[in-house]
Amino acid sequence: MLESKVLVIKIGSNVLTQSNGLPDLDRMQHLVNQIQGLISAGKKVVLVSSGAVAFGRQALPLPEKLNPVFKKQIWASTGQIRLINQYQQLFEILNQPIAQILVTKEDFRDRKHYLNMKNCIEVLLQQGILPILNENDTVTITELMFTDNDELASLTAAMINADTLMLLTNVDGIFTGNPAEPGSELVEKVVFQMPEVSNYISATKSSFGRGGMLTKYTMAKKSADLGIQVIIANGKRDGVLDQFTTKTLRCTWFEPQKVKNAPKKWLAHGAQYYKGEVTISEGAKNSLTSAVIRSLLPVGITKIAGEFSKGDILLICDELGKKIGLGRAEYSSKSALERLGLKNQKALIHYDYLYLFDHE
Ligand SMILES: Nc1ncnc2c1ncn2[C@@H]1O[C@H](COP(=O)(O)OP(=O)(O)O)[C@@H](O)[C@H]1O
Ligand SMILES: N[C@@H](CCC(=O)OP(=O)(O)O)C(=O)O
Repeated sequence: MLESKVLVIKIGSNVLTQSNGLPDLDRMQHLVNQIQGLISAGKKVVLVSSGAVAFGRQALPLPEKLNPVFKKQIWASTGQIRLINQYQQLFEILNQPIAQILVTKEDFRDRKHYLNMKNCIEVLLQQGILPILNENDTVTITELMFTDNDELASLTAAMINADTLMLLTNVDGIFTGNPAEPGSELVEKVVFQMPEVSNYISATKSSFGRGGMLTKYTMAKKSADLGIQVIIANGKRDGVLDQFTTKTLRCTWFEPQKVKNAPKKWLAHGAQYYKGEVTISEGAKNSLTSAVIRSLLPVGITKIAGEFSKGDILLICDELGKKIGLGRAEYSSKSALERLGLKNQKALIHYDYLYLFDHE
């Protein structure tokens, strides 16, 4: 494990709930004390906490036959108040101010929202305030949803340039089989190019979780590829964060790769967030993928689809439809269409804002 200065800690619903579904306030207090310990030691911490639906469900029984989407909206909107109030009470005793930030996937797609959110979190951290994030569950239904808060935590870690992402769940990490079965062993370290790990993971989820271990793995892998060390650990374990500090924690650790620059980190997560699609010629493709760093010029673009504005994410494809990478638009789709195929025009995507997928 590496030293950490800026951490995103994600706490799963099941960590904050007992097996009977009631909020586990002792566990919450224990984690709050340890988070405070990290902050006192000079670390910057952003907390991503699930639990709104679990806290709401317990406090407010609803008719069995009520539409599940409505149920989720009611439990999330009522439970979030309970969840954040509980954090407020626990942190207040320690003199630690907190802030609540509720976000949607849309906020990561739109460059302006993204920067507003990033600036807000940074200024909160500068002022010694702990940001507590959760998904704004009342407005995010079906395709607007994050897969789960592991995705939100991973996006947040990339956004704020965190060096560490810690995903706290109800098992010690990724096991070689069902963690409940004897014979399953903990995978202590995941290094680059270790595809077999995903094969161990079954679709089982904890009773109150949403995404399961597979999203945790996918998000952890993505973050590690961006240069962030990732730890999947057991939030139910006493002293979990203290053991992280003393490097004695039993967990799955993802080795970070070489650090990428901030705009590229934003783009690397953009696969689902692009607003337009550009098709490029074979020549442009060879130029972009060569060892020399190049921007994407209109002369190499053969087709533009979708409506986008300056700052939006674009998907780049070759003429066979193969996805090559992502980039940030320097101007709108209207201007881009006017310059399509023309020489001596300003680049549509500057190389600082170009992220190419790894192709074998
Ligand atoms: N190979 C595996 N190793 C560890 N956990 C696994 C594995 N396969 C499935 N799981 C399940 O994933 C669960 C954690 O995911 P999830 O329920 O989404 O947690 P959270 O609510 O913390 O996000 C574990 O409780 C475990 O049952
Ligand atoms: N936003 C939801 C959490 C959804 C979610 O991702 O849960 P989990 O898989 O337990 O991290 C809530 O607060 O209930």
